[in-house]
Amino acid sequence: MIVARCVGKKLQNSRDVRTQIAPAVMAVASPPPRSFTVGYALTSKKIKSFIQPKLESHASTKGIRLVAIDRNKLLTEQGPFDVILHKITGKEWRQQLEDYKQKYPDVIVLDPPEAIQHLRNRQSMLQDVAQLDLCDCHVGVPRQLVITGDAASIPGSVAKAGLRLPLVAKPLVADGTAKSHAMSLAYDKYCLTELDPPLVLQEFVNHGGVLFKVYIVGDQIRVVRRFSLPDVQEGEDNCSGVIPFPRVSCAAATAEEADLDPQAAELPPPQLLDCLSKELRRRLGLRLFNLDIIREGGAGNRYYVIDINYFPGYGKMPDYEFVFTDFLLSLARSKGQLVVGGGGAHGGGSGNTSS
Ligand SMILES: Nc1ncnc2c1ncn2[C@@H]1O[C@H](COP(=O)(O)OP(=O)(O)OP(=O)(O)O)[C@@H](O)[C@H]1O
Ligand SMILES: O=P(O)(O)O[C@H]1[C@H](OP(=O)(O)O)[C@@H](OP(=O)(O)O)[C@@H](O)[C@@H](O)[C@@H]1OP(=O)(O)O
Ligand SMILES: [Mg+2]
Ligand SMILES: [Mg+2]
Repeated sequence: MIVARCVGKKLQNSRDVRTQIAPAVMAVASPPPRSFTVGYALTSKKIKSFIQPKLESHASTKGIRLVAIDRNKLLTEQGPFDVILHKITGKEWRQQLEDYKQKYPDVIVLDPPEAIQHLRNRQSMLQDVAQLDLCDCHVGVPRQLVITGDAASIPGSVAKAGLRLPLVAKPLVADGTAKSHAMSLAYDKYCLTELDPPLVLQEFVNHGGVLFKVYIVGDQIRVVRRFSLPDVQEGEDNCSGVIPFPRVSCAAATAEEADLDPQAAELPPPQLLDCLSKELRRRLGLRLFNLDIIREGGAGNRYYVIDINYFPGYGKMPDYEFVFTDFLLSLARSKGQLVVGGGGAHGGGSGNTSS
């Protein structure tokens, strides 16, 4: 400011000098790098697990500010935000996002509400996987059936579709409520009428008791091992009926340090994860999600995607503060925005990949 004022005085004296010093004025007057502001609208549980001090402090060293959006105020009266991170649904919130985009067209909303909506139904969530054609490896979805009618119709529908028992019964809606995570195994055809539609019935696939959680953050990928349901033996007759099971693959079920069968524990090939993630990012129109993948028989190269979650528990992902900060920096760069100290990427590998 001071420099610009002095220059202004000189300009009054000479027109010719003006043209000569104009570039210098421009250089001095260009605004300093400002921080890149990320507003977040998340549930309190998510804020606790995601907005950890290590993320806030690492992001701030790179010029990124994480700011809580106040849900009691109009969104358009807050910010301005360069990015809005959200895992909130509902018509009213969607309208607020629309209004905000009208007022600030350059804002990046992660992710588009309609794309998130696609994952809130266990039928539509896996549709894109079913259509994939990835060379070399088989990646599919277990055979499944959607039941929206009366439970009495289930045995007939299952027989008609030729599904093999046991079946994993999953609530059709995946809206983050405890009920939407309430899973059960249906072992025989007689118990099927006890199930509670609307639901998806998915064939149980033996996979050596290990599940791979593939976290996607833009073009970065991290994969971890979790415990899963044990294999079901052919002709096992000590199991029958509908057996509810708890969240067997939750964060506490990390299998990283466990003494696993080395074959079952082997991570899926990085090229496969790269191709799959890239393709799903494009088809789903999402940048923040994870995939639950199992390998048939715990060996070989037949993989199944059994679940996709929007904005999952990134707080437990290895290096999440670096991965997320790098991602936000890449967004700043894409907007042509300079951020303080925002040059270098983390680059710390943990055996995982970027695509
Ligand atoms: N088709 C299947 N074959 C074998 N095991 C399965 C299958 N589907 C689900 N499972 C097991 O059940 C668990 C829960 O299923 P799923 O991941 O669909 O539920 P979720 O509640 O959406 O999970 P999340 O907490 O990841 O959102 C899986 O982690 C896996 O252990
Ligand atoms: O609670 P956690 O940190 O474990 O995160 C879980 C997350 O809950 P949150 O949204 O409250 O964070 C879940 O979201 P909703 O389906 O319930 O919306 C779902 O995405 C799980 O898959 C996540 O576990 P992860 O797959 O990453 O292990
Ligand atoms: Mg899951
Ligand atoms: Mg899920």
